[in-house]
Amino acid sequence: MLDEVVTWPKPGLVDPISNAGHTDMNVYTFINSSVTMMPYFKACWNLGNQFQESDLTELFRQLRPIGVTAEKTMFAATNGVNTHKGIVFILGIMVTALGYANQKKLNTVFDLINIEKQMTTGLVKNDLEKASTGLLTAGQKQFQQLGLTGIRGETEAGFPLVIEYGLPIYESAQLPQNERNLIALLAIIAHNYDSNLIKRAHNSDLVTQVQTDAQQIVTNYQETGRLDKDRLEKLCDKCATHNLSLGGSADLLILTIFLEKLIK
Ligand SMILES: CC(C)(COP(=O)(O)OP(=O)(O)OC[C@H]1O[C@@H](n2cnc3c(N)ncnc32)[C@H](O[C@H]2O[C@H](COP(=O)(O)OP(=O)(O)OP(=O)(O)O)[C@@H](O)[C@H]2O)[C@@H]1O)[C@@H](O)C(=O)NCCC(=O)NCCS
Ligand SMILES: Nc1ncnc2[nH]cnc12
Repeated sequence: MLDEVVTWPKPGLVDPISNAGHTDMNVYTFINSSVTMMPYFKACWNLGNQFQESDLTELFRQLRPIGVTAEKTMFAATNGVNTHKGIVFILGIMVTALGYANQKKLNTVFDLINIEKQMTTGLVKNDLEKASTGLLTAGQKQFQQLGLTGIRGETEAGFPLVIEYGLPIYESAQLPQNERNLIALLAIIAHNYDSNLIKRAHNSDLVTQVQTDAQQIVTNYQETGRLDKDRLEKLCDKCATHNLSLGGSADLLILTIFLEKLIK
């Protein structure tokens, strides 16, 4: 989480130099939020490591109240600002899966994703199809209006954006660490229907533009081995001009970094 927030310059995301149009958070908000999470991750790992039943959806059911408490702790650390709601969810699941994998002596990314998929089977159906009216979140509204499944769909499908785009380019990139993080982030942005982006863009043209701009930088990197900083600055400017946020993609970069640290 700290690796992600210090990466610079990120489009639509807080870094140490710029708040990228976010008026309620800066790099310190993210540091405060990140450092509250260790007890939560320990609890997740213990839950997975001690779980004895065979139905892994039950493991996810037991995790959820622990995640709700961690979300409250995050909001208390940031004076009510949403820094890491997505990653509390994603890493909570993955660290629980890691505890379970440890117990079963399983140790590949494939195993971990397999466990995580079993834990979250039915998530879209249970969480999104059942959400009715009333006060809906951005993810719930986008499911009802556009059929997008957001963070829940990505999780239930085994994080294809990370496995197919983020992690391969991150693992192979021969770049300094900061640029390596950036190229993985851009590879994710190029394909992600990030509910934060969609919420703030208000029109699908802008969403497509951001994805296309990110893909052009990735393609250029694949052809030249270099990260085109001018194009990246232009994408950062575009996101700032339109007040766009790419919080979901940031979370998937965090998962990419997490998985790579496990492989190493
Ligand atoms: C399943 C939950 C995550 C709840 O989801 P919910 O329905 O409450 O919210 P969503 O709108 O669906 O989005 C949740 C966050 O997920 C991240 N995200 C979005 N799209 C994707 C995607 N395609 N892939 C992966 N991740 C995605 C994103 O989180 C990040 O962005 C946040 C910062 O964004 P920002 O724009 O600055 O701030 P906002 O708060 O949106 O406000 P404005 O400034 O625009 O006004 C930050 O959180 C990042 O982490 C989405 O925000 C889960 O929370 C849940 O199930 N909750 C219930 C309780 C529970 O069970 N908890 C945990 C159990 S382990
Ligand atoms: N650096 C960042 N800026 C804004 N939202 C985020 N969510 C996760 N990381 C973020």
